[in-house]
Amino acid sequence: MVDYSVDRNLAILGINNPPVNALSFHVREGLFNGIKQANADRRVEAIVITGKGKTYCSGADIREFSIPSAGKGLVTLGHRIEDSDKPVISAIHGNALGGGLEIALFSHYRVANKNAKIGFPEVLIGLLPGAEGTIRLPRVTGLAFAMDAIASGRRFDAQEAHKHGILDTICDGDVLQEAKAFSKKIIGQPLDQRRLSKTHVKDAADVDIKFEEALAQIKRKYRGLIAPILCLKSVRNSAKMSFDEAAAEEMRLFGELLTSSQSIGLRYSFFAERSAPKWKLPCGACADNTTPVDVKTTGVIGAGTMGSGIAVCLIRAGIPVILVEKNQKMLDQAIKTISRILTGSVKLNRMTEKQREHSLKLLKGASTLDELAGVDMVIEAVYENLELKREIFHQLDKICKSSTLLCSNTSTLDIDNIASATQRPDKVVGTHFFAPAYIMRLLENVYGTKTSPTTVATVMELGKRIGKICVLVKTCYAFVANRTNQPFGAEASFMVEEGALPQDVDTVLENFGMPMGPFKVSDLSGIDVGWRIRQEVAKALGLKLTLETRYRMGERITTLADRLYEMGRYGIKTGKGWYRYEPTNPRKPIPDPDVAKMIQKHCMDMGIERRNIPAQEVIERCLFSAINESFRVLEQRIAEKPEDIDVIWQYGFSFPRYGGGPMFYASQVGLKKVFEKICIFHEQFPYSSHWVPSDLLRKLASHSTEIPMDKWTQFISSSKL
Ligand SMILES: CC/C=C/CC(=O)SCCNC(=O)CCNC(=O)[C@H](O)C(C)(C)COP(=O)(O)OP(=O)(O)OC[C@H]1O[C@@H](n2cnc3c(N)ncnc32)[C@H](O)[C@@H]1OP(=O)(O)O
Repeated sequence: MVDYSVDRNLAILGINNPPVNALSFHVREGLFNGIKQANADRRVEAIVITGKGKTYCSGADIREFSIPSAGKGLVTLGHRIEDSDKPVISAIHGNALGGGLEIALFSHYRVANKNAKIGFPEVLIGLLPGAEGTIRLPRVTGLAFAMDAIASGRRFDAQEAHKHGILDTICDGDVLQEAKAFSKKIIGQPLDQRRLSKTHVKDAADVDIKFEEALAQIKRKYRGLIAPILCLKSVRNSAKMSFDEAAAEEMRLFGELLTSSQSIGLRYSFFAERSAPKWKLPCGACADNTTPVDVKTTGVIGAGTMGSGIAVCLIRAGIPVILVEKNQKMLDQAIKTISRILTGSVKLNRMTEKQREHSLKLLKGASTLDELAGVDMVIEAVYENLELKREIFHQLDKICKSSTLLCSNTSTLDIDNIASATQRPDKVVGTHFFAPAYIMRLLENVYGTKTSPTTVATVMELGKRIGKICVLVKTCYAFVANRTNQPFGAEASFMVEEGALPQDVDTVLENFGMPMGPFKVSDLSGIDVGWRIRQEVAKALGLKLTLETRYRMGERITTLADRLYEMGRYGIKTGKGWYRYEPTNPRKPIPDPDVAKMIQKHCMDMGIERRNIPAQEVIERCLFSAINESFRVLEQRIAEKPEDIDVIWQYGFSFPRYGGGPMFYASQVGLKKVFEKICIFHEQFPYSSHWVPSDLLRKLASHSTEIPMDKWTQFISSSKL
């Protein structure tokens, strides 16, 4: 794990733990022994720590945080490095992150390649740099930089690191050669002033002012997160306490964070996000054994909000788009909107003016499908109507070259049904973007019974190219995202009918960690949108909708949203929805007594007795109903693994990352407790089929010990329990 070699008067310790050279137990052991060996080796005058392969070192092995600690700790290793009688130079290329940067700060000198990335990302997994990083960095850079870098977790480049004194020198080429040349200048120099534990924080005098400023900022930016606050406190300690006292306190704070539910959730999320692109189909095809087709040109059908947003994603990634819209006025408007979105990106420094111009050149408007004959992939984004989509796919099948992939941005409709309108069902797939498509990171790719592995590989790869987090799911009504979110929203509305007000439900869920409650989201996305979908569904089922009903086809429903629609309250766009909005601050929701009156009248008319709904009930009914549906989705293999569902909730519905997602939340509450509560709700609300307990959940909950998440799917076909 650490290669030891001697080159003339230098000992080279090469960390060799692919893919990211994480500081596992064996790496720590190897470095410790290497320093010892080099100090005992009479030929050696200086020691270089370097990384084999693509990177120096990306920090502690995160998986080891969840198992009992073994062997030498990072601090013990670090002290061995700092105490070395022979100078230690860290030669950095690729990444020096977290514990990797700490190793570099224990070293006496640091040289780096100009493309290296440096940082303390621990806060992103709910931790602080616990091997004296918060005590050493301020001694090098001063307090302001250290507070910002450690509490934000941002990665910065070698130039910035050099400017703040972290690096002694930067080179263009091979960093090991640079370290060798550098060693000639420093061999024989006294080491004490290079040992950071012997130095002081230079700008310690105004530490409290800097701390308060930084604290106010992070409380605004990272609402509800503990780690950024403890990061700041530990940096403050570096200026107020002796080195040893501050280091001891850092270790205590690190221990507190390590066992915190937020860090456990964030560490889970780190790996869940990385597992999502590793897709697998029932036929055995998977990401590792399937080659995607190269997509060079695309077409997008429909220049509404979704179509325009999808076009932005594609051209921003350098992929040409023909945007087809038969309504010329809408097409002109969409092209203006796309241009405005890209100008916004330039203003936010997310792209240069030159990149904006280049992207816009990749966009071409067209009024007929015929223009799509030669493209490699088409994404249809017309409104949600099965017959319309089938007709478009039927035409595309005749117009497009035989290799063109045909994708639908449907959020609910059966991919098999759409595919059956073509002669190429193997090349038909769902690509469900989330609004606004150019901002939301989730792409829910949906395969049908006949979708080929190559088609799947191609949409997963395309998603990655355009910067999305892709999750693959199997077709069914509403797929995973909308299907598991539906009971969450329904329960929120039922509770308003039973006694809560929209703002009560929103506040509870926001305190839980959702950035916006469901009623604020509904005002943002438009109450008319939901109304139109309900009308479409009713039309398709031949139903006559009325406001004076509580049940439809044996299912409990609520018509509160339809009443708002009838009042012309469509949400933010009309200045009124579940909340009201002042023209001076049109985004700020204000609770509206008129809505409360409407709800009370509705309840009186329907004979519903209102009651107080406790916060715990709001959380349980919203989340447990979503969890129950998620287990069904898993049981039916619509989602391949629980992590996929959680990633969908994080990136599609902004579920707090530290909460993991509904499946992780269930695992933390305990499946027995979740199941029991679901059974109680099922008894209490027999007309809501989302409370019928999932068989998979029943099996898992009846096991004598809690089954870990990675074993859940093994119980799907098991009849043992
Ligand atoms: C008391 C001591 C305290 C120490 C604190 C720490 O050091 S905490 C750890 C700090 N470091 C990090 O948080 C870095 C996390 N990793 C990353 O940000 C990225 O992985 C990367 C290093 C920037 C590389 O990104 P890239 O996109 O190139 O690759 P992946 O992210 O896909 O990762 C490749 C595989 O490596 C696994 N992995 C990455 N980092 C770690 C890690 N620190 N520990 C364990 N495993 C890690 C990652 O899961 C991928 O593996 P898969 O099998 O594909 O999932």
